Amino acid sequence: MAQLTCQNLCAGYDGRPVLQDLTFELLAGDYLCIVGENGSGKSTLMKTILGLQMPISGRILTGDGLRKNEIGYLPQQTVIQKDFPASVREIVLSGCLGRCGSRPFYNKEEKKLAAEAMEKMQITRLARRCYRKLSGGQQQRVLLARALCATQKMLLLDEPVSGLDPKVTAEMYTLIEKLNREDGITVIMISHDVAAAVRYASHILHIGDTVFFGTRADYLQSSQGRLFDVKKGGDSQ
Ligand SMILES: Nc1ncnc2c1ncn2[C@@H]1O[C@H](COP(=O)(O)OP(=O)(O)OP(=O)(O)O)[C@@H](O)[C@H]1O
Repeated sequence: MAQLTCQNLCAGYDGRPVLQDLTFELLAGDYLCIVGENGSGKSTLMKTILGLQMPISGRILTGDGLRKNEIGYLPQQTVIQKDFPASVREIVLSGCLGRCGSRPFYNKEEKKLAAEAMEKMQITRLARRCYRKLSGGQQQRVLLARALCATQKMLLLDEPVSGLDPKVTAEMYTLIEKLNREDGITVIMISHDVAAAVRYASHILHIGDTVFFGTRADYLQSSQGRLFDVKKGGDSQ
């Protein structure tokens, strides 16, 4: 049974579509990479899946026990977020806000969730440090731990490695792969790194002038994927 279904989705702003007639579905444990040119609508799709904006038409459905408020989200980092004056622990804990409802404090269970998420992301030793004084890679781990507090089932990651150096990028990919493989968390990731998308993802959604959705193997056989293969060959010469 599908965990997420996107059915004839048309999404955009003020009634003007950015994405048209998009249909695909994901099962629990899938790892989807969304690729495509700048401005093709990747972030818009993610925000629509999260319910942060309404579809113009079509539907987003969750199934297989997933509720819409159980999706963890790592947004694209903005300059303002990078300077947020709070401790690592406070930021990770804020991932539990959705669970608190109107209760103005975090309970024992939420504190335990945050501690576990920090442990998984190997940032426990940074818990009291100020977020804005951390490196870009450490900050991304903090935001991933925060997203983990909101979910055990599905993570939406908007360019989680942008601006990170190659070593830290590889570490982030490994952490995400572990969450997917070992914890069975469904991953939906926006990326400009097609090589990594093809390496880690089970499925690829390519949006742009033409749309592709399918398995990684099918993508490599597709016109968009073959274009990438040619580029890869060119790069390595
Ligand atoms: N809040 C908004 N109001 C109106 N138009 C917007 C808004 N946000 C984005 N857009 C427009 O929607 C289109 C798609 O933007 P979106 O950010 O979804 O693209 P993207 O594929 O994620 O791009 P990038 O790869 O650069 O992050 C762009 O033309 C953009 O200008």
